Amino acid sequence: MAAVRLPRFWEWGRKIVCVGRNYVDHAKELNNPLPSEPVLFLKPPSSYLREGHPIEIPWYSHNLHHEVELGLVLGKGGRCIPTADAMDFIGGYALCLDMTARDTQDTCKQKGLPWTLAKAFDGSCPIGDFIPKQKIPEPQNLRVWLKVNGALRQDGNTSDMIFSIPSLINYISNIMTLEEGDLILTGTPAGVSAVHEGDRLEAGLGNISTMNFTITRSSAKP
Ligand SMILES: O=C(O)/C=C/C(=O)CC(=O)C(=O)O
Ligand SMILES: [Mg+2]
Repeated sequence: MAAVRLPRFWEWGRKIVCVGRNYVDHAKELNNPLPSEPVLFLKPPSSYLREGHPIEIPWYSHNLHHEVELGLVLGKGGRCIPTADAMDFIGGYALCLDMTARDTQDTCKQKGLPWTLAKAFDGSCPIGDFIPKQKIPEPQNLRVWLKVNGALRQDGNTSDMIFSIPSLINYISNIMTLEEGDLILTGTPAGVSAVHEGDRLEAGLGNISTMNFTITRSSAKP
């Protein structure tokens, strides 16, 4: 059953759990201290965006950043998953963007508010095709890259994560139950930068999966 359903997991309405500051070079470029525990936040299912639809700059932001990330798709659910068993809970992978309204995030941080406006707006999680687990035998040694208008901006490797994939699944599942079809974004490497109307984004996981998106400005405004 899971093998048939997982390729369209973004239609299930499952949660998206995001890990932040999980690469030393990215934490440093934003002048953040290195975390002693994973930094977590959530995106709603309305964040999913598939190729063919533009990424919208929210009406309240003038500094929308790209963050390319490896996504883990849960093949089965669990609570308090032991680190040693964690890889068995992965059904596959996906190339993801964690689009971030950086100016809004800075304001939220100054005011001590949650990052919801900065991270959880409609279309803030552009996503590529589902990648079956067998296609990525070494998920902890994978190139993650992103180009804007043909220029390489992010070029990292999942081997540089501070918290490994199994340790993230263990940590998260000791806070909230993970369900089949949930997505975990594992953090972004260095090179995040602003995007503008008309920009073309191309991202990839090695040469296993690539995706393209254009940038537009949202027409929504209260
Ligand atoms: O703490 C900040 O200023 C920013 C953190 C992030 O946006 C974290 C991520 O989403 C990430 O590292 O991928
Ligand atoms: Mg991120």
